[in-house]
Amino acid sequence: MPHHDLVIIGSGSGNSILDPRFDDLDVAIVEHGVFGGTCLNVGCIPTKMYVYASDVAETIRRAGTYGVDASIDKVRWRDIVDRVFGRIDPISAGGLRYRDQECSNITVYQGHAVFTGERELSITPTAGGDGETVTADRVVIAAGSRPTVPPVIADSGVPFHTSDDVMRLPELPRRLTIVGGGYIACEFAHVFSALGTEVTIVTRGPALLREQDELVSERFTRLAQERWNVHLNAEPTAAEQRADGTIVLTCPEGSTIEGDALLVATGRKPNGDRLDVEKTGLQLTTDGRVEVDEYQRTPVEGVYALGDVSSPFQLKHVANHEAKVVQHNLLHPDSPRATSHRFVPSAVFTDPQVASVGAREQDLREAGTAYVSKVQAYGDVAFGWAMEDSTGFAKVLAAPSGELLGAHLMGPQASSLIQVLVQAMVFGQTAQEIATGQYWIHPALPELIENVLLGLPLSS
Ligand SMILES: Cc1cc2nc3c(=O)[nH]c(=O)nc-3n(C[C@H](O)[C@H](O)[C@H](O)COP(=O)(O)OP(=O)(O)OC[C@H]3O[C@@H](n4cnc5c(N)ncnc54)[C@H](O)[C@@H]3O)c2cc1C
Ligand SMILES: NC(=O)c1ccc[n+]([C@@H]2O[C@H](COP(=O)([O-])OP(=O)(O)OC[C@H]3O[C@@H](n4cnc5c(N)ncnc54)[C@H](O)[C@@H]3O)[C@@H](O)[C@H]2O)c1
Repeated sequence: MPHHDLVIIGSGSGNSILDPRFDDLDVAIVEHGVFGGTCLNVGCIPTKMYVYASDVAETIRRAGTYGVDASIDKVRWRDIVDRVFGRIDPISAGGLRYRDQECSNITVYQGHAVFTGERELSITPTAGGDGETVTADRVVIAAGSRPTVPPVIADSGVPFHTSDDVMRLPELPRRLTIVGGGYIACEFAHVFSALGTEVTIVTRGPALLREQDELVSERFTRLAQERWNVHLNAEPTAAEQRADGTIVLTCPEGSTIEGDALLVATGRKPNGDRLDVEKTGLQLTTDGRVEVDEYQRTPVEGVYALGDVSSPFQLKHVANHEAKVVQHNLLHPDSPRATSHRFVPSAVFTDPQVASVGAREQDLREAGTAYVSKVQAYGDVAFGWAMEDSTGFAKVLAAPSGELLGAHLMGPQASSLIQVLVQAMVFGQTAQEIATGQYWIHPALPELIENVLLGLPLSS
């Protein structure tokens, strides 16, 4: 039975742990799917490459606003797919080749791992054939998450896609139905509609992006309703496919929704339930995560976890941060570092972009926290005029003394503009300090942030 100093389950963020400081350890990586994990292969990177193409299409469509008449002659979907995966697939293949053939201390097992004992794993090869059992001094569980599909769709027999395969559709569908109203639904609604597909969103909640600040969710939903067919409070109760290929979803009140393709984007489930973690002595949390302490250690000696499999945040920058913590703690177990989940920002790369950090207004109200707020329109700062923006805004929530509590942006470049507020919150700068203690380039878009901060009705 092979024994390794360290086994890492998952080649996404787990793979990034290994650097030359691990060269004198016997390490194994177990990966049952495509090497490189979700972000590289089916997540952040390819989706944003599609989003960029769609942003370009929308810019062309709206160019007349600025006196530049332009139109889209043709969308070459096949070429868009090839641009994205022609770049990504070789990176994944190269990553596997590097680890497997060029790192003499690393063994790559291409198979599915399950625990069979404490720090003992059985690996079933993805390509078939005999499995093998390995043991390790230390194990890192970096097994990620997977799309969930409601049984009413999964069991119906209708063909459906998830984010795992929708980007490789052979052709652009004429009509796409998307079930779900969160990150993935809203990003792909933008991607496909901008490229010419008629998009229908069906979500069980009363609004889109419900996890956002209430003002963002409300205003985004209103805009989305102008561009897409949006069905709220509509959890599908049945799904069928007609002889002509049309996919028909039935909603609770009996209405039906038709489409030529179906994308399910109803959340992602941590993969811990497919690892037999109880055999190594672990329990999953009620929401299915592998439990870790602030040092990313599980209750079992020598077993760590990180990323989507254990994190309350399913975000790549969080998985990366946790991987750095695990890396340090593997190298320096006697002086471990703690993970920080303070001020985790996020962005939804839809149209318009949405970005957020810190508390939402509904959180502060529910907690009875004293706060002041200011909402500043993009259209009220110079660059916003240049863009003719009429819907974007920045909302900042602060303690009356000026301590920043939360920030929520909707509009062009929101994912970049928010970073100055993330930085201020992390380093404890007040609204007054960042608004007045530096130059803001005129007439650049960050003046939006300067103005929203200056507009806060602070007590001093
Ligand atoms: C469509 C989409 C878009 C996204 N966009 C963004 C974004 O813009 N920004 C952002 O911050 N986040 C984004 N995310 C989330 C982000 O991709 C994840 O949070 C991140 O990739 C998680 O990394 P991880 O290392 O935990 O898991 P993964 O990268 O998923 O790695 C886990 C690996 O483990 C393997 N594995 C699982 N179980 C086993 C097993 N038993 N045996 C062997 N191998 C196993 C899997 O095949 C996988 O390769 C997006 C996600 C999706 C789906
Ligand atoms: N830009 C980013 O950072 C980014 C992009 C994509 C994904 N992600 C990560 O991936 C995770 C998963 O994304 P997601 O969009 O699948 O999940 P999500 O949790 O963001 O949204 C799920 C949506 O599906 C709806 N829903 C659930 N069950 C339903 C049902 N039976 N019928 C109709 N609607 C239903 C929910 O009400 C919700 O609107 C996100 O939470 C995020 O952490 C991040």
